[in-house]
Amino acid sequence: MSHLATGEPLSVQEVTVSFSGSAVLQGATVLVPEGGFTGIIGPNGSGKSTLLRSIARLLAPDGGAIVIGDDDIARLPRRELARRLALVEQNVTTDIDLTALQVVLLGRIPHQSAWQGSSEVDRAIALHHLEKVGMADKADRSWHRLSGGEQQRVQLARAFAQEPTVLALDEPTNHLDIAHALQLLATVQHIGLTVVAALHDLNLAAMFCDHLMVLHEGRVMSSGAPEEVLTPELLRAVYGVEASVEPNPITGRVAISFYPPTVSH
Ligand SMILES: Nc1ncnc2c1ncn2[C@@H]1O[C@H](COP(=O)(O)OP(=O)(O)OP(=O)(O)O)[C@@H](O)[C@H]1O
Repeated sequence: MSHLATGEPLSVQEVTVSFSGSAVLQGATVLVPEGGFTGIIGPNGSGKSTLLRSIARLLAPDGGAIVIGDDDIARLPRRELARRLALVEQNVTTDIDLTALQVVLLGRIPHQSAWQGSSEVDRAIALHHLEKVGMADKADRSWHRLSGGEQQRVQLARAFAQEPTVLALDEPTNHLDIAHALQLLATVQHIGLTVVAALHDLNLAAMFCDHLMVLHEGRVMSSGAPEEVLTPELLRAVYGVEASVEPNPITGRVAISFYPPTVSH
């Protein structure tokens, strides 16, 4: 059976991205150490998906560099990049009618030669990862007939099957119930890969990430350990919300309680 590869450090250096002349990311810098789990947080439209898409080279930044290990990804052959980095995007759609297992097998393509197709080993690896996300019993179910949360878990299995060193996840828990969300984040926390994930749930980010990066209007507002970053002042400045932040006595991680906004009638 396959082993997941170990992580490689990921370095995002002064990355700038513009669309139609307006800057969406301005000099974003972050270092995710080998095996680290960094959460990217920030309001809607702050640039989280743009950063992840740049890391996966789906977008070419106007400036800056993204380095995996010692290699600038701009210079890596696409196939090699796909063996080192897997991205799980939000709301993946496909027109082709594939089963859950066939979707996971897509993750094996960077490891296959053009004429080879999927081998028995690829199938075993794909089934192993479907099992890991609790979806083995739906291996033969059509992708289109899976629920949003089931599709999200199959996409994660596809990314695991790719056996990357860096895993980039865009809102990996947005369709998941709380049990599956906790399970997914605990799995990626302990997997040994370098993980960078955009997360909206700040309490989940605080519980699982060892490092957070806060984006606000395309700039990095703050970065560091969750207890350094998630202060009432930052939450007010970035999200415009009132909250108190206390360490949870059981997890030792910071936990945020939000207060309802004042609504004028
Ligand atoms: N292809 C594009 N063309 C033009 N503008 C874009 C494009 N992609 C993103 N944007 C804009 O860039 C900004 C950042 O978008 P991005 O999707 O990175 O934000 P986000 O932080 O992931 O948001 P959300 O939390 O809502 O998912 C937004 O204002 C968005 O409208």
